Amino acid sequence: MKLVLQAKNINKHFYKPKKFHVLKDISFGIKEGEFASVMGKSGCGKSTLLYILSTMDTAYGGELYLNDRLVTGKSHEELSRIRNKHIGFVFQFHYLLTEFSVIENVMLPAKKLAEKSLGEIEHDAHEKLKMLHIEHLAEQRASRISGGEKQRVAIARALINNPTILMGDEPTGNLDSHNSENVFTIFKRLTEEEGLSLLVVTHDVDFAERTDRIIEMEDGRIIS
Ligand SMILES: Nc1ncnc2c1ncn2[C@@H]1O[C@H](COP(=O)(O)OP(=O)(O)OP(=O)(O)O)[C@@H](O)[C@H]1O
Repeated sequence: MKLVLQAKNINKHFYKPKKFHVLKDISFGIKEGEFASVMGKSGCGKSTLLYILSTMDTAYGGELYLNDRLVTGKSHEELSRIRNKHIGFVFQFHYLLTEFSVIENVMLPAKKLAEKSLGEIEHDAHEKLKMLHIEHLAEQRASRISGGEKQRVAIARALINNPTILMGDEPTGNLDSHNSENVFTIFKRLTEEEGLSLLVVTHDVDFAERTDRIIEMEDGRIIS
């Protein structure tokens, strides 16, 4: 099956306060429609790895491929475009613009990409909200919805440009068990029905055990 993301021999050092080899020769791939989780003790390098895989950090050794295209070494402008088009992000904190409406928040990445008319973008945003069962919140201010709803809006925003892969850094970390379960169900459905690939860093064992694959890290390496 097609690999949507491939990391080859990724190495990363931090130099302050002293030289530290944080990622040690990391190689793995994520298949189309695969739901993978990354687990490991605090400080083992999960977030550092995710920043590299998401093309936000470019200071590393090794090679990163998205859809079989080498992205390592591309300019910041090119990476920004690749990221906006091909990678969706969901963080622990929703990072919504709370003075904006829900629909405006969801539309933002598509407006930035500027490949469609405003009318089309608004239509797509409504479709994403419908898919996440929150269309009734479209005109609400983002400050006036619950934490679980905010995270679903953040997922809709991450999906607006129909990315190849969705990455999450502790996406359920701020949610209660009911809302975490909702997010898991949404992610599972996206992989099974939409063929989306997912890579989620999590400390939640129950969440990780139900993904297709757990990538376990220890001390900057993948151990299983
Ligand atoms: N900018 C930085 N400069 C120097 N060291 C850093 C920097 N960012 C992270 N580190 C160190 O690199 C190591 C890996 O950090 P990272 O945040 O990737 O771990 P993590 O596995 O995501 O941890 P957690 O589960 O607590 O989020 C830690 O020892 C951390 O202190």
